Amino acid sequence: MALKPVIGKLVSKRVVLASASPRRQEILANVGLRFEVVPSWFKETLEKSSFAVPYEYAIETAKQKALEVANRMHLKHLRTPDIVIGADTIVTVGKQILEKPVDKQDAYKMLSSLSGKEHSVFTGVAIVHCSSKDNRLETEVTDFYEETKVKFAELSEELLWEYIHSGEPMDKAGGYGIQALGGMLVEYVHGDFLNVVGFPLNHFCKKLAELYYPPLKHTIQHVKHDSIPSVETFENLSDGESDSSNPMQHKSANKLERNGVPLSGAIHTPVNSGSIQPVCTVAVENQSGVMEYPAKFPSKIVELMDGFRASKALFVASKLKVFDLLKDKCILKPVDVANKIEASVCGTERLLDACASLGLLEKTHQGYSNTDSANTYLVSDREYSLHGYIIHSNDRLWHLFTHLEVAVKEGTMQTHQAFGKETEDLFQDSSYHSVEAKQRFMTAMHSIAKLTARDVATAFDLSQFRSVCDLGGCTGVLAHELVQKNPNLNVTVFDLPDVIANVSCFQPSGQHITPVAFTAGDFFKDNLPEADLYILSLILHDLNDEKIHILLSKISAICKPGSALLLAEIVLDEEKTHPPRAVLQSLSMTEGKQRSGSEYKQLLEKYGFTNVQIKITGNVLDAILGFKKTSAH
Ligand SMILES: Cc1cn([C@@H]2O[C@H](COP(=O)(O)OP(=O)(O)OP(=O)(O)O)[C@@H](O)[C@H]2O)c(=O)[nH]c1=O
Repeated sequence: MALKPVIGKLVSKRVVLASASPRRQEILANVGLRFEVVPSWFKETLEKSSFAVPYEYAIETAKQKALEVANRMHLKHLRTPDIVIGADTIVTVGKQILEKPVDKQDAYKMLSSLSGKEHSVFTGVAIVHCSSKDNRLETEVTDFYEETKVKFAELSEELLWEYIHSGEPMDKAGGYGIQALGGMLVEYVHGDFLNVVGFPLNHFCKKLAELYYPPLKHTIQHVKHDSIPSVETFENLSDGESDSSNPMQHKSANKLERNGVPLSGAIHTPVNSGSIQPVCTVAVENQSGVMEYPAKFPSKIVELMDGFRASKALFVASKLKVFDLLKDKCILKPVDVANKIEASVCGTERLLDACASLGLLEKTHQGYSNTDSANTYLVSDREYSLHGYIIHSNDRLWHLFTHLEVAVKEGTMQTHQAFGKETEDLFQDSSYHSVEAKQRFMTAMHSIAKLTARDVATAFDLSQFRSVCDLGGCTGVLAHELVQKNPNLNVTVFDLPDVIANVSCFQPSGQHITPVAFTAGDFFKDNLPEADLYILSLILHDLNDEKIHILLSKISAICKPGSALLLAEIVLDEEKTHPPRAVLQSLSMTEGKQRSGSEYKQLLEKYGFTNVQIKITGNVLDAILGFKKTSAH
């Protein structure tokens, strides 16, 4: 395959995208890059006038975003990534640099200044290679920028305001999104479209090619490009090459001299044939014995076809506590693992190999060991362990999803078919459920909350509030995170008596932990504790309209003007096809539904909340904040 090698070079690395931009995440995920998202906390406040040209500002901001994440991961979480990617998109018109509008008026100013004119969109990108020496972080930065010219049609006042009221401009440089409604404002685009969307993919791949496949002079095919230095195209690279894990140790290798050895199966692209070959194709032999490339290789479909196998391998390895056995640099042979988990040696070996192929384990001649990511997220007693949620996925969601066909036909949740008598809600009918089942469910929610709480707690400045009530706040992970970030907050978790009875074993220990209050009750039936900020995290998407009406009316009635409601949910894009995690969750067919940003906004407004702000965190959960109308409204 021709495209895969550049991205493939990063497969075995811990790659971090230091960006909250869902567009950047999508562009990179779409080409098969595997990465973690750690949004940067670097504030975009560099003095613009100190840069001779605008793209230097974008590059420097991208660099600072990436370096902040690299440093934070290294220092705070003791996890040094291999590569951190940062990006910054700006729009320039005349001498002005436009970033994201701060409010509608600002969006109006920006869009009016672009009306009827050509402007430039610059994205600066920084690729930071990290290593840890004597516990110190060492970084090597490669950066570049890409420019695309865009011309807007003349925009009438009416069109402008209609566009601004759609909400689309707010999180986008220059106040528009070319990939959505904003595309309708555009007369022409000269250059890389994805650069406007937020990430210059083509230039990025060329940069990777430059870093990982330094060419010998005589094999270089120069490609002319306005703003990119001449390098060989990345189309000419073959997968059949040895890996170079560090481009910096790789200055003289001539990868282009090697023949394009066909990969296993029928995937094959010849190299150095002088012309650009179709990329990523299935080769088929025609009647005269000549290889042809009739269609693009359906990598995405193949990945989806096999996805269930990968999920189940992860579930079973977690259930058998394989990652617990291999924690803390422990290296074991299959036979030792098999003995400890009381399984067959041949089965264990296949499972270990599967985990190694999925990047969860490392395999050497000495045996198998956890990757860093498995150590952090898959060992069951680690702070950020996802073990609980994985077991929930195996024991509960898996069974529900085996009934998906019926679920789709009937449009109902298949709890009864999957679990017999059990009801939908583990906590509604205690006669069917053991304490263990409830604890397992709480462990699952706890582990997902550990992953998301920080980004939800810091999505907005909450310093104006004094008291918070997290309704259905379960083990109190978000509550603790809120108190840690805002030490003056009084935080109460309000949840069902069965939940509150079991929260003690989930509480953090240590001298500096500020306490959180737990109150037992049913938010549908009982009075709610008083607070000036209410939180509903992962609640609304599971409730039908009637229940939402009861709950939101109740919260709205108790909220004084200026009080607020914070929702933590996955916010769908307006087409409701992204992010896939939310769309796939919908298939559980609970009586509730996933919503887009504008739907959450409407919902909150319907119950008297105004000035609704939405923060796409880049983590699993997004945050939506609305303020109770003052009486003047
Ligand atoms: C012109 C244009 C921009 N964008 C988005 O504008 C944000 C720029 O802001 P940034 O500061 O570079 O990034 P961010 O979103 O704040 O994320 P981060 O990297 O965390 O700073 C990015 O999102 C881009 O996609 C679009 O989605 N479409 C467009 O047509």
